[in-house]
Amino acid sequence: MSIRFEDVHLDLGDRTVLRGIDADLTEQRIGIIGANGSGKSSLARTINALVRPTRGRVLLSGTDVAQDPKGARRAVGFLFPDATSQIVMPTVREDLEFSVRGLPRAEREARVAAALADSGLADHADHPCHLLSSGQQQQLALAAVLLVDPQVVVADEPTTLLDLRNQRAARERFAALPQQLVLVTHHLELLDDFDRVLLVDEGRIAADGAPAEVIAHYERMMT
Ligand SMILES: Nc1ncnc2c1ncn2[C@@H]1O[C@H](COP(=O)(O)OP(=O)(O)OP(=O)(O)O)[C@@H](O)[C@H]1O
Repeated sequence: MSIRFEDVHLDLGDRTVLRGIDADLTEQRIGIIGANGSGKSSLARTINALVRPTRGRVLLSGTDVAQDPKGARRAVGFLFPDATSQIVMPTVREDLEFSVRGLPRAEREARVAAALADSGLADHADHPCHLLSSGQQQQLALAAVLLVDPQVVVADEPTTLLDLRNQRAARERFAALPQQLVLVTHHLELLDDFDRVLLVDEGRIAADGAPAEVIAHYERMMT
């Protein structure tokens, strides 16, 4: 799908966070990088109307997310840096069931069973979510997001809390996603084989292109 930013500005309180973002993202694998506080998360959050631009528009395949925020939330699965912030039910199974609560029982159960198997959490189905490791919690959050069949997954620093082994596992899971993926990250090695990387600096796009070239620009900027 096309994720199009048209002159997106964002003021939060007395801070100007985004200062005129223009981009049309159609690639399958898109990275967003930049310094702390540069506006990456805020930009990512405009994609599913979690944050509304003060000026400008965000269009998903031509539809303004402000006109159809519910549609945007269906189309865009969002992963937060801390998976616990999006786990809402006491056990793994219940949390997955919550994602598909509107569906008929048989379909709900079939989907949850498939999600448990795909995410490797079948052995933990009836365990309390808070006892899962950070890596497992992240798997659960991703599984819950995927249960609603989003067209795009936007992941905001999903590997920040993970150890090296879980970072690698997460990288493989993200690589295997059939969905379009927008990944905000400080783990630049995750972006090696991405199609496109945006560098955000003080609310503007400072570089936009192939990973190697944009990462080199970022490294020069940070020295
Ligand atoms: N609700 C808010 N009210 C006021 N300012 C905010 C709010 N949310 C974010 N900000 C500010 O907006 C700026 C951009 O924040 P954002 O989280 O988008 O940056 P980021 O590039 O994702 O940073 P990081 O790499 O540290 O996660 C920061 O200066 C932050 O303090």
